[in-house]
Amino acid sequence: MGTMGEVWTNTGSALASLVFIYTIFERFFPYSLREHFEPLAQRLVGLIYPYIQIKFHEYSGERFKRSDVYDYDAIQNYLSKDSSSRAKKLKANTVKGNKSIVLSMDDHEEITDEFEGVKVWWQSKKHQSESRAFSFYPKADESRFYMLKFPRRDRQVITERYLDHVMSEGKTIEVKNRERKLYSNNPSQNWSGYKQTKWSHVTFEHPATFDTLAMEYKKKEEIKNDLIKFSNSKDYYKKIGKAWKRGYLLYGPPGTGKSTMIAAMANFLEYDVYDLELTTVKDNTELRRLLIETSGKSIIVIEDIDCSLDLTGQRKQKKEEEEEDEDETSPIEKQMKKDQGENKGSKVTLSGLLNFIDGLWSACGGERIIVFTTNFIDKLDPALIRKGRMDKHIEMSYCGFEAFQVLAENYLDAKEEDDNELFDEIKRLLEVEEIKMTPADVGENLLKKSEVETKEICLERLIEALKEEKEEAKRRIEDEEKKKKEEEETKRKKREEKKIKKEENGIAMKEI
Ligand SMILES: Nc1ncnc2c1ncn2[C@@H]1O[C@H](COP(=O)(O)OP(=O)(O)OP(=O)(O)O)[C@@H](O)[C@H]1O
Ligand SMILES: [Mg+2]
Repeated sequence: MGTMGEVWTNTGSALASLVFIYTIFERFFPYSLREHFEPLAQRLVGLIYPYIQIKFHEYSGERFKRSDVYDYDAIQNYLSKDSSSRAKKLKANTVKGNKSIVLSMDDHEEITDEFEGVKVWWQSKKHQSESRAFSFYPKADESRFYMLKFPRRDRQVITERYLDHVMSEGKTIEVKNRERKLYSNNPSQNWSGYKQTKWSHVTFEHPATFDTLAMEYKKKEEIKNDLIKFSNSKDYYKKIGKAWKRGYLLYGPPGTGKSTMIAAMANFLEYDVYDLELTTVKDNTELRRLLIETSGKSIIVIEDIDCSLDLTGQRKQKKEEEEEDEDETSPIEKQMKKDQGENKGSKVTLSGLLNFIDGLWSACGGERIIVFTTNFIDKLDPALIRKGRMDKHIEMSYCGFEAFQVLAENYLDAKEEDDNELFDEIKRLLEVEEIKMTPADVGENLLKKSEVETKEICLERLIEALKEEKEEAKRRIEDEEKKKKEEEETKRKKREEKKIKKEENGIAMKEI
């Protein structure tokens, strides 16, 4: 068998002959007879040249608009997968949004691929325009394209399945290579005009992973499995008629790793993160418009959902409290409360938020995860967190011994077998004494403060801090009880005063 170069040359001359024959045919054959001969001619062509060629241009009709029906970049990524081992000449290029350099085959290089037993040939080509006119656009006269050649008899396999396979594989590679982004929503006054964007973004580079996350091993594995199952279940979700979305509610005290967990999830799944600040969203319509602009393979996050909105029925309660102890609040506290109220210009309502989530569940394609975080799960409306909206509730809690072990290994390379006594003491304090310390505080104590600090010093510091925390907790409980008693006492006094006043007023009225 000749080389591929020879095959292309032969193909070229065969094509030239065909064009010649076809021109003669068009000129001299009566029109009425042509339609009878055309199928025959097609078959003849098929016999002489049993291949089909398809071109995939880098740019579609419009100048500098990338072709996106069959995405050139996706083909490039697909072919880069193993072209580096097969093509002789490679070129390095950065594809828009990719974090690493992509090696692809150089111009006029050719590689073969096989799909369902069909062999196909890909060539990277460059078309140079004849025009020598001056152009403002660098290399505007140069257009690149990929040429796919395959046997005519396998047309169906290629057009119906192979091309889809190339696109989806290419896009998967693109997602893996791309730089991930952290989006935050812009206030709506910035939505109009030049450069109108609803979301601004920076590169997402948070280093948290499930390995660095301090949590019980079993719980962590469960979450990881849940995420893996979700991201692989496109067909399953389709089969059961559910949109490919999942909601997580992370709840727990401050500093227990809720935000860190979101970063770990995003890094684990390689998703983008949309951090939605609800207080700057004016109303429900704006909320929906923001949603429409999010892309697939993303995590939409609403942090501190209980503080973002009055979704909790707290307001009424708060007002009552305010009225009761109006005199006791300091001017600063009053001002803070007032400011908070003013900043809460958002008119997003609970039902708006529910629609946002449900709309999200049904309207948009592509996998999405929505995560709410809160410090107070009890304050949230049950409708907001029911299964189906927030499918998985994850409690982020105070540091247990297993979580401590993760931190000790990450921060100090300290393991139980090496530092047995110190670990035992910490275990006793956490499990027997049940001292509550957040992973954030444990981490802070374990952090080496200078080069000379050994891991033993850090572990001992943590033991001291835990003991102090125990004392502190005791004091807090005592103070709280004292405060409670005092409050009850003042309330009782107030009630008595009111009662006396009423009685006095009653007597006065009677006298009148
Ligand atoms: N479970 C954890 N594993 C590892 N690091 C943690 C964990 N929890 C807290 N940290 C550390 O403490 C810091 C604060 O944690 P994070 O911001 O995730 O807490 P949070 O639960 O989101 O708090 P808040 O409710 O105040 O938003 C992080 O920078 C992280 O380094
Ligand atoms: Mg947080």
